[in-house]
Amino acid sequence: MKTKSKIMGFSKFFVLPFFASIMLHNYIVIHALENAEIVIGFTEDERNALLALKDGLRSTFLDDQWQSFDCFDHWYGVNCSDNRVVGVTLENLDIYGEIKLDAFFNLTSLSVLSFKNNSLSGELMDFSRNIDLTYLDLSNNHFNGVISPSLVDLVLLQSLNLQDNRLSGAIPWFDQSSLKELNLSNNNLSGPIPDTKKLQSFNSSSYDHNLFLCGPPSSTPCSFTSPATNNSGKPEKSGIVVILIIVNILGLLVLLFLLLLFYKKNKQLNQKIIEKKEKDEEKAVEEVEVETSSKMMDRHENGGKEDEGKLEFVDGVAEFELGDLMKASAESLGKGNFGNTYRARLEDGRNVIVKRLRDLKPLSNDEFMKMMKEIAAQKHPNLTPILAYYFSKNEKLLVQKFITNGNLFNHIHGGRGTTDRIPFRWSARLAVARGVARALEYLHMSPNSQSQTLVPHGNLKSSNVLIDENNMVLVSDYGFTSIISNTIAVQRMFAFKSPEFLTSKRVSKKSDVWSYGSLVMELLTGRLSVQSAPQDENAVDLCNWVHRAVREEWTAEIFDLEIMGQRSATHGMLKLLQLAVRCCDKSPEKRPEMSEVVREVESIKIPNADSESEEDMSGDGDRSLTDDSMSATPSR
Ligand SMILES: Nc1ncnc2c1ncn2[C@@H]1O[C@H](COP(=O)(O)OP(=O)(O)OP(=O)(O)O)[C@@H](O)[C@H]1O
Repeated sequence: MKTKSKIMGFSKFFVLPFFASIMLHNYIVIHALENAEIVIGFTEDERNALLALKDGLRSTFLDDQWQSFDCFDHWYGVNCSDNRVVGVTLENLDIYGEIKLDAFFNLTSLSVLSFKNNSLSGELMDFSRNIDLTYLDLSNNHFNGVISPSLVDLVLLQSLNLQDNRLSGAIPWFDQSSLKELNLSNNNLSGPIPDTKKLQSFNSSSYDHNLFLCGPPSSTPCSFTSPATNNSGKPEKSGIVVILIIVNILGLLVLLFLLLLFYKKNKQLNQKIIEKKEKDEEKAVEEVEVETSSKMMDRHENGGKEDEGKLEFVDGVAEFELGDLMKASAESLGKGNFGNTYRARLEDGRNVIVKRLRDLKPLSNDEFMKMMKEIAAQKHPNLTPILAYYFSKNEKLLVQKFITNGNLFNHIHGGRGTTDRIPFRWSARLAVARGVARALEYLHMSPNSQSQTLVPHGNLKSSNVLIDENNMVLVSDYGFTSIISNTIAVQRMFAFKSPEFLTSKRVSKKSDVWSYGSLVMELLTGRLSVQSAPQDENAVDLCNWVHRAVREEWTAEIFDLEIMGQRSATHGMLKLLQLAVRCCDKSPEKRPEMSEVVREVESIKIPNADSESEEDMSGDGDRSLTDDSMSATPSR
């Protein structure tokens, strides 16, 4: 009896709403297409629009499928009715690329549009001409920018799913009564949730995991009273009405006051524009100004309630409060595999990195704190310092030192083929190979590593190697194998792509050695690696590639042209290549230990800066390497 009532309770709260939401979802899609008595063909404008859409998407699948003149003859995912396109459903296809803002202008009968679970990027499209749209699902892609204000005017829209993207800015004033399903969670949206009947009618899960979103129905209260800039302009309209009334009542005196206020705001706006320009130049992704919830700060400062955590500082000295972080202006640096990463600028001008951790193992507060303490206790000049961490029911944060000079991925690949490219010389690459080797050696040898919970690093890749203002090389995201859920680790961490994991389902320190070999190959070849750019179609499994390259004697094609011209470095490059080949060995036992790697990489002489700048950096490359010189056998 007891068990039965438990099950009843469970189904009441979880199973029934789950099925109800699936049924609602299906109902909306079926209803949207119910009049679609399918016939062959579509207008020429629509066909051209679909072909233009296909051109922007990098998908060989669509290239094959979308060719003929008839809508139903191989146009995968396209539904037509009465010679008009009424539905485009391209889900789970791993499609990349951007969709133009006006891509759907000519599809004016479109009712259902879904691109869910792909890798599309760029800004959301303009749907102002798609007045029949009832179902829109762009979830789980990489869309950025604001939510298109054109969606507010779609009075037939019933279902809107934009979750799991990188959308920023305020939520537009949706209030159409047709809307039955809404999910905006897991984005970078900010500001108060607009006070419309419709938006307030959804529960907080529609808005979850938007760090800077506040106000009901979310659980984060807003402290600021002035409405955030929005896309529909509604607050501005009511603001104008209010201002007009005040002007009428108070006359010239108030007008002068408003002018003064306007002058001040304008000045602030100009300041913001200048700041934004500077940020764009630094290739910042976006910036969101936020203010804190004073209530949250108060609660935190007063010791907090039960479910509110405490910011734990690694060195025991609280350098700032959680409230300071919440108050800071935050710039999103990207959506990593384990959560979003922000650069937060504290009021005193200091920058710190805040990682919102997701997909963790089901750890209790104590377990998380213990794990993080162990991870953070690993200190080495080549490891990015962890400053603090935080655990609450709904939020797990990792605060790291901000490393100013970017990541290795950008140093190797950034600005290629443009005048902005800053050459990444051999000496700098060798310094990276040394720094990373030392960091891994430390992680593998430190007393903490004996517990076996913290090793391997598991996710060594070029975006996790940072370079500071003194050109010091710092490895970050160490220890994640101990806190990230196993299923997610297997899917997303690079060590789990190693040959041994594929055969024996186990990773070890030697899997890090294999990752190191691949990273060194990225340094030497300048090629995109699946390690760091897994979804890029030009990315290569460099460990496999190097074995083929050496076997098939592609002697002249291995090294990055940018360093080929540095003739005095040829010997060092070959030594490093031989080391990388050994690290990439399919059999873990044949790979060297990291301490051996450190010894070998340190024996390679770093050229001095003067001789390096004298050498030919023109990029012609020295193609005089002989086949013998490329032998993978170590030359010691
Ligand atoms: N401490 C830091 N200082 C400066 N930049 C950082 C720091 N930590 C991360 N970054 C940068 O922020 C961006 C996002 O990092 P994040 O770790 O979330 O994702 P990732 O490295 O791309 O992937 P993954 O989640 O698999 O590690 C990357 O460009 C990374 O180089």
